[in-house]
Amino acid sequence: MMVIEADRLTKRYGDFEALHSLSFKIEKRSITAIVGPNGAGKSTLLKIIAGLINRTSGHLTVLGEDPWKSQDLPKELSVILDRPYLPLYLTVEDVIREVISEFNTSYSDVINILDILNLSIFLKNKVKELSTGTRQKLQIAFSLLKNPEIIVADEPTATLDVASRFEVYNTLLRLREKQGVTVLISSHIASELLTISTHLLAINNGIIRYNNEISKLIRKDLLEEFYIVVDNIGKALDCLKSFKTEVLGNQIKVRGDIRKIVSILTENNVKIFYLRNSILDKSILGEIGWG
Ligand SMILES: Nc1ncnc2c1ncn2[C@@H]1O[C@H](COP(=O)(O)OP(=O)(O)OP(=O)(O)O)[C@@H](O)[C@H]1O
Repeated sequence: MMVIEADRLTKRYGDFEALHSLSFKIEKRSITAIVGPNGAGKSTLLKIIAGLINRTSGHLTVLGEDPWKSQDLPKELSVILDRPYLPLYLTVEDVIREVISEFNTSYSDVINILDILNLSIFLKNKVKELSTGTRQKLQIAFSLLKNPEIIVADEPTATLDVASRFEVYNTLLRLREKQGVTVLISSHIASELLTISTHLLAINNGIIRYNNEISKLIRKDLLEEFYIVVDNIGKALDCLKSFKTEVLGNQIKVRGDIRKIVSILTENNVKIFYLRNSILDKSILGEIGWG
């Protein structure tokens, strides 16, 4: 079943055409990575899907409705933007009280989601005392409370460290598995996003360069080879004994399920400064005309 259908979707800002006649479909329960360099049109596309701005021409339906005109769609769709918008001088607990009345949810539901994202420890803190990453996770937690059918996330992990980024990815995966949520998530870093995505929609200069299942584009073994930089190489190698590892300068090359690898290192208090699969980024993005 398709939840989003776009046909010759075009967006112009004045004389500048940011999206050129895009046609695509998004399947229910898919996680679509929307990747492309800065200025490719990712935010424009996601804002149109979320009903925040209107298209110039073409057709678009989201859950069968026109997102620009629909009154009901905002209930089914959660939007996560790259920067959190939260009241700075309230405590997290106060924000939760507001959220409960807004979303008609219960305190325990909120706490459940905060627990998943390791946010419960901040209940008594004012928002202004939290790091940007923590604020962003809080915004994500709140946006999940209305049990959305679709999550539209525009670079939601841009301000987060590696461990927090993976907490967000794992939460999105869980929501998809348990509640059948459909996710569209953009990033200009492709490799880690591809490890949780079912589909890739790559755009450059407002044109779709690739739109298909990840499995049709990338060999599975390529998704299992990552380079990481950590604060303590010895401890990291110790924790990752059951994985194939190789030390290359200040990087560790590791093979395996990257989500497991990140969670083992995080549990053992190894800080990950950098994580990338540059081969994947280069070869895939080269193929789609970027990089
Ligand atoms: N409100 C606007 N008015 C005029 N031009 C705009 C506006 N918003 C975006 N653009 C232009 O449209 C193009 C696509 O921008 P968009 O923000 O959608 O790209 P993006 O892929 O999300 O990039 P980034 O990763 O930098 O956010 C860019 O050339 C941008 O300058």
